[in-house]
Amino acid sequence: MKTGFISIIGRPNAGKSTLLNALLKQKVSIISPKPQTTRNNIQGILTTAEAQYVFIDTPGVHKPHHELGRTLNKNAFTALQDVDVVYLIVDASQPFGSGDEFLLERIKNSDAPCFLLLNKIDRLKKEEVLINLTEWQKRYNFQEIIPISALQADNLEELLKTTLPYLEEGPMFYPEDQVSDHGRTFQVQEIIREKILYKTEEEIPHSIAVLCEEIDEQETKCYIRALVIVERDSQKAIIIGKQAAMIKAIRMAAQKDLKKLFHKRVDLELYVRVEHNWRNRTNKLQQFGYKEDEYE
Ligand SMILES: Nc1nc2c(ncn2[C@@H]2O[C@H](COP(=O)(O)OP(=O)(O)OP(=O)(O)O)[C@@H](O)[C@H]2O)c(=O)[nH]1
Repeated sequence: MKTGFISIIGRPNAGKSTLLNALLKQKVSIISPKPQTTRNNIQGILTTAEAQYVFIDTPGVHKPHHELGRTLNKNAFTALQDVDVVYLIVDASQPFGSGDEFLLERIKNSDAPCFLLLNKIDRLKKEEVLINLTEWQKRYNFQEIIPISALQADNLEELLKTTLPYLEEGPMFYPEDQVSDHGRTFQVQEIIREKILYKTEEEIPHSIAVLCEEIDEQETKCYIRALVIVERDSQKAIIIGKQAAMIKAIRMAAQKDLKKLFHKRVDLELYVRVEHNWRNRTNKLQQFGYKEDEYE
């Protein structure tokens, strides 16, 4: 049996979480078209007949404007240490930018072999992929360069096959049926946050946190109470909406997904609370689950 840790790192929206879910063939990380959707390092575990791959989905590396952003970047960079392989995933339909340059500098300081994954090739013509590949080749001596479409699960078998020799012989880190290192409470919070990301615009998606306060699971149904935290009164008004229409829509959408998670009816109660400037307050960041990660 071979085992190993593989970090998935990249700029916001590159497709890291889409790739993780596609590799695992199930939803472990939430996805949205909004940048900075992922806020925690999430381990997704794939156990095959030959190997256990432990993938680490990381927050998109960006220029931070808050303490939250700085913590997210730090966690992404922590995932560059002590891993067997780093996947640098880029949106191949976007031109190379200063954000890529910044990431490459950090990768150069990592000891792990780095694969470049040119993602979203479903949006490009073959010639465009080739041009992109040649451009990237000049910038760094990647161990492997693999064009993929995470969305269409294109070339992912090839990716797994190429990764296998980089893993080490050894015992599995997780039981073979485990797919994530995060538990139910985290999943509940993320599902609710995902629905808010889809339904709100501009600053709101970045300003919210979700805290699950109670999960009462009974035989035929499940009661969940969760708190949506915002930074300003005006944001609270938007989340609640006219005649509470917005919060109802969020609740209904979340309940649908939660039902799939718990395999039973879910009654979700949502409250909204203002915590001024929470993204810059260390104690609040810790309370809402955004602390700096450490790996053994
Ligand atoms: N066309 C296309 N879209 C993709 C592909 N992979 C991801 N996307 C889309 O890109 C957007 C961002 O995807 P995510 O997986 O959330 O990206 P991420 O890198 O995890 O983003 P952050 O959490 O912000 O760092 C979503 O709308 C995805 O559907 C792909 O291969 N092709």
